[in-house]
Formats: sequence, structure tokens, C-alpha cells
Amino acid sequence: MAVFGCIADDFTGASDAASFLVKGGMSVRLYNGIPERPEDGDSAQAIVIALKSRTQETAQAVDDSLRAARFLLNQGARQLYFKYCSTFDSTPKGNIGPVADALMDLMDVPCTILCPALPVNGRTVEHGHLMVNGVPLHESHMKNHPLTPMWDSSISRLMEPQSQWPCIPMEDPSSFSLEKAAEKAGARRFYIIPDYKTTEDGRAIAAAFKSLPLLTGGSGLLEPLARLWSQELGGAAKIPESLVSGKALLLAGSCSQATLGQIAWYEAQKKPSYKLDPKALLEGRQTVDDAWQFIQEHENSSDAVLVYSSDTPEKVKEFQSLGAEKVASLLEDAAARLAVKAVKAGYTRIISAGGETSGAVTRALGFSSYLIGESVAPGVPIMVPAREPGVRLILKSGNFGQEDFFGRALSMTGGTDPVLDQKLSDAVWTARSLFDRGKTSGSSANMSFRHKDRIYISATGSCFGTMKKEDFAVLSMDGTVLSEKKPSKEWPLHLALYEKSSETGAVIHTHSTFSVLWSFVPAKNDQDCIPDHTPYLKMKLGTVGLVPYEKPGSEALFQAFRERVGASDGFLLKNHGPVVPGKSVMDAFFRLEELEESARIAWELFRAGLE
Ligand SMILES: Nc1ncnc2c1ncn2[C@@H]1O[C@H](COP(=O)(O)OP(=O)(O)OP(=O)(O)O)[C@@H](O)[C@H]1O
Ligand SMILES: O=C(O)[C@@H](O)C(=O)CO
Repeated sequence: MAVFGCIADDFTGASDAASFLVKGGMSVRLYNGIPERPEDGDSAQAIVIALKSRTQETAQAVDDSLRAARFLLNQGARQLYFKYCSTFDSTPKGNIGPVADALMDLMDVPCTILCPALPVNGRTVEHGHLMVNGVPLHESHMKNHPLTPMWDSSISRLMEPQSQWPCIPMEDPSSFSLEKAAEKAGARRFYIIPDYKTTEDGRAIAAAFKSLPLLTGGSGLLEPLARLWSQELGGAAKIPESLVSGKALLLAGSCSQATLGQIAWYEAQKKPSYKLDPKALLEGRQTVDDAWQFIQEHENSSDAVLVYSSDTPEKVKEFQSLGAEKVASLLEDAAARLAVKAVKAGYTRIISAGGETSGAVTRALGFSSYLIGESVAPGVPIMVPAREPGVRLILKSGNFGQEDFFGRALSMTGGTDPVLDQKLSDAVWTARSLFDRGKTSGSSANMSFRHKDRIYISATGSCFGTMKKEDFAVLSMDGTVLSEKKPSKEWPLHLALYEKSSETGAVIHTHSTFSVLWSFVPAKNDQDCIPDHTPYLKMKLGTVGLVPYEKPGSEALFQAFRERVGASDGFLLKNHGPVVPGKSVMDAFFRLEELEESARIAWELFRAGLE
């Protein structure tokens, strides 16, 4: 059950918020829009809902925010956070005030805070003013933003036309007292604007206002706040794997200073890039298909293609004279169409720069919920779509990320984890070896191994004789299927052995002939059914329990297995075959071999009457 709910006014703002919650130690689910119902069996401690309320008509923004708040409260959220941009929203018609006012009404709280700080990215609040890298917001490069140019830095003044309630700047949040603040505000509801310049300030603000049911701000407060929540909840939060094999596509529609630097860095590495020209696109001299063709031409190169429309403020102004909205939506649509083409063509990593651009990309891809992984840069997490766990999405807010951001995003997600790769190689070798030597046949055997907090298990219907690294399905430790591939139907047998001991690193189940033959012989001891004619079975594996016959793949079999799993080291399913755990794939393999050889010796001696 989620204890913390966050409503973000755009998509990259939501992923930014989610990344800091993960950094603070919480597990996070991000929904794109208000879901009709929560994901099945979701155990995320925090939920972030991405809305489009930054640029919507105010009434719609308020309505969506209230619906999101109700959803989060229904999921058990004990605290709500309204996340907006750490450079605020400067237009007098902005939605921060109306939404925050409405949320205060919904939750019937006397006050909340306005905390649009993110010091790690240079955004601080000093004496109630928002600063960007030490310069007041309206003097910073943010004044040139193509959609929301910034015209003031005083948060109280920015709020005046947007909200009916007063604001109280507060230099030292540790002195916060609700009664005193209410007296000072002289109103039924009010806002506090805490100064936030350093990491220490963040911790102090989180501690001072943790008990307020509603907080608002940028993502800078979310890490210290999540730390307090995760201390309260206890236990380590699980986050998804970053690495995935497959091709990547980079897209940039952001004209922010940081993105321009990142594009220049990528091009300076002599990596392939393709520039979209808004005028040529409008006039039909350039098309999305041209860009796609360029991408395909570089498909076999080890370098990802970057497609961008980003340009200097002067050039952007020039293009906007052709119709700012028309140009923006043309470019956003181009980025979105390229992302869809790429995912359809099997690309596994989409990395996109710019809030509006990334919003268009995610809408077109149609993923509605994500698990949040580690971050490439502060506020930029690796996201794993619930419905496509083999895909990684990284969406960067315009001014976020280091100069080498694109390089980092590619190396953090790309390629294979060498440890996982070795385990897969061992699994494939073992499967083939067992098959080639007649220790199993057809598609009857299955095997699994544990990697990090995942179980990789041979997919249903796979054959040990033709096993490949791609033939493994992935399960979470609670048995949730995380891959497109479906696991072997015997997966509950494997899970029971992983649950039994954290030392279990792999499990193999076969229908090896002598083990099956021996399972017909009435056992003298059900918990140790194979006699130790040689010392090796005990040395390698230990005791072998006999599990009574139940139909393969049936709940009755799984139940019988679970009842006996604690009593022996390895297992023989009656009239069916052995199930053997090991510390690693190779260890399980050696133990299985020993079991089969011991069963063969026992069988031969039994037949010769020498038992
Ligand atoms: N060359 C260009 N000329 C005019 N508009 C452009 C050009 N390139 C991109 N745009 C538009 O500018 C807008 C940039 O907004 P976007 O939100 O994607 O980036 P950003 O503002 O840098 O990011 P953020 O909102 O996260 O700060 C988009 O609508 C994009 O289509
Ligand atoms: O706070 C920020 O700057 C970002 O999270 C953002 O709002 C992206 O649109």
C-alpha cells in the first residue's frame, strides 16, 4: 500500500519527483495520467501521477489534480505532494496557485508550503526569491523559455494573481509553529515559503513539515522527505534493473541551455545525429520518414542516433514566427512518431530531452505505468514500463543532466550485465549438456537461477537441447512475471526453494531416467529416499526427499512440495523426476548429476538383489 502520493504537473516533472523518491529509499510507481485502477499486486511505497496541468486550462488542471488526489488518498496515501517546476510557473494565469488552493480545500488543511527548490540543479530559494545558479530567476537564461518565459523571482508576487491566500516567507523552518504562522498570516489558509539553499536546509524543511498532510514544491524536498518515510517504513525498497540489451534512440526537442550543451557533446564524440528543420518539415522538404531512414542506415553501428530539433534562442524565435504552436506540435509529433517506430522495430531504449517533447513521446508510446529505477542524473531516472519490462525510457527535463548526459544514459542502460551474462551462459551450457547426454528429453525439463532480486527461469515449452540465452522468462521474487516470455509451469517448485533459503542460487528439474525409476521403489525413509552406496551424494547434495505423486504443474503438486521442502536438501517427485537446488547453476548441475548417478547405482544394485 502506498503511503505517499505525488501529483506532478507534467511528465518529466513526475519522473524527476519519482527519481528523488527512489534516491530517498522508497519504491515508486509512476502513472501517466490518473489510472482507472491500480496495477495488480502493486507494492510500491510511493505513487507519482503525471498530469498535464502545467499547460492546461485552469479549470481542467484543478479538476484533474483533485481526481488524482482522491485516487492517491484511496490508495492509502498519508501525505500528498503537489510537484511543479523548480523554476515555478511565472504567467499570471499559471495553475500552481489554483491547484494548490483546491488541494488545501479538498484536504481541509490550514496551510502548506511552497518549496520550488532543487539545489542540486542550481535552483534555490533565498528570502522568498527563486534563484537559478545564484541569479534571480527572471535574470537567468530561463527568461528565454520558448513556452513559459520567466518574468519575476519573488514567489509571493508570482502567487498573488494565482491564489486567494497569503504567503509567509520563512528563513528558518525549524522555528515553524502552526499557531504562530496562522496568527502572522491572519487568514483561514496560507502558504509558507521556506528558504532552501543547502542539503542541510532540505533535511530541516522535511523534518519541520513532515506532519503536514499536503506539501507542494519542486523535487528538491522529495529525497529528504522519502528518507523520513523509508525510516518509518523500514526495509530496503526494491528497484528495477537498468541494463537491457538492444538498440537505443536519442531524441531532443528541448532548446534549453543544458540540452544544447549535451547535443554539442554528443556530436563532438563523432556520434551520428540528424537535425530536424522546422521550416523544411512544414514545407514538406523534410519528413519523419527521412529521419527514420537515417536511423535505419545506422542500425548496425554500435552508436545510437540522436535526432534533434533544438536550436539557439535566436533561431527558435525565427522558427516561431512561422506559428509557435504549429511548429512546437509539428516537432513534438515528429519525435513521438520516431519513438513509436523505434519501439515497434525492437529498439529497447528511448532517451528523450525536453518536458513537452517527452510528454508527446510517452503519450504516443501509450505506456500507462512505470517502475522507477536508478538515476542517470539528478531528477532523471531510468523508467521501466509495466507492460514492456524489456524497454527502458529516460526522459530528461530541459535543463537537467550533465554535459555527457546522452553518453551516461546509453552506458547505464546498454549492453548486458557481465554477471547475468555468465549465469545465462552456464545455464545454456548445462541445459544442452543434460540434453545431449540423454539426462532429459523433449521439453520436459526446466531450470532457473537467481540474479539480483529476479528469477530467470526457462520459458514454458523450451527444450534443453536448443536452449538459448533468450529462452528465459523473468519473475520477481514474489512470482510476478516481468517478461514477455511465460515461465515454465513448474515455477512454483523453483520459488519454494528460493523462499526456503537465500543461499539457493539456482534450481534444476529434469525427468532423468534412473531418478524416475528409483522413485517407483518404495522408500524406507521419505526424507532421505536414495541409499548412500557411495559417499558422494551426501557430500555434494545431502538428503533427497520423496514427494508423493501429483499431476505435473498442479497446485496439489506444489502444495505437496511446499510441505516437504524444509525436510530435505534435494527432491525426487514420485513418477516424475528430480528437483535440485544449488548455490549456482553449476552447483545445481553437479548435485543433479550426483543424484542421478546415485539413483542409477541404487537401481542397478536393487535389480541385482544387492541392495
Ligand atoms: N527549432 C525549434 N524551433 C521552435 N520550437 C522548437 C524548436 N525545437 C523544439 N521546439 C519546441 O520547443 C519546445 C521545447 O519544450 P520542451 O518542454 O520539449 O523542452 P524544454 O522546455 O527545454 O524542457 P522542460 O519543459 O523540461 O524545461 C517544444 O514544444 C519543441 O517542440
Ligand atoms: O522541476 C523541474 O525543473 C522539472 O522537474 C520539471 O518541472 C520538468 O518539467
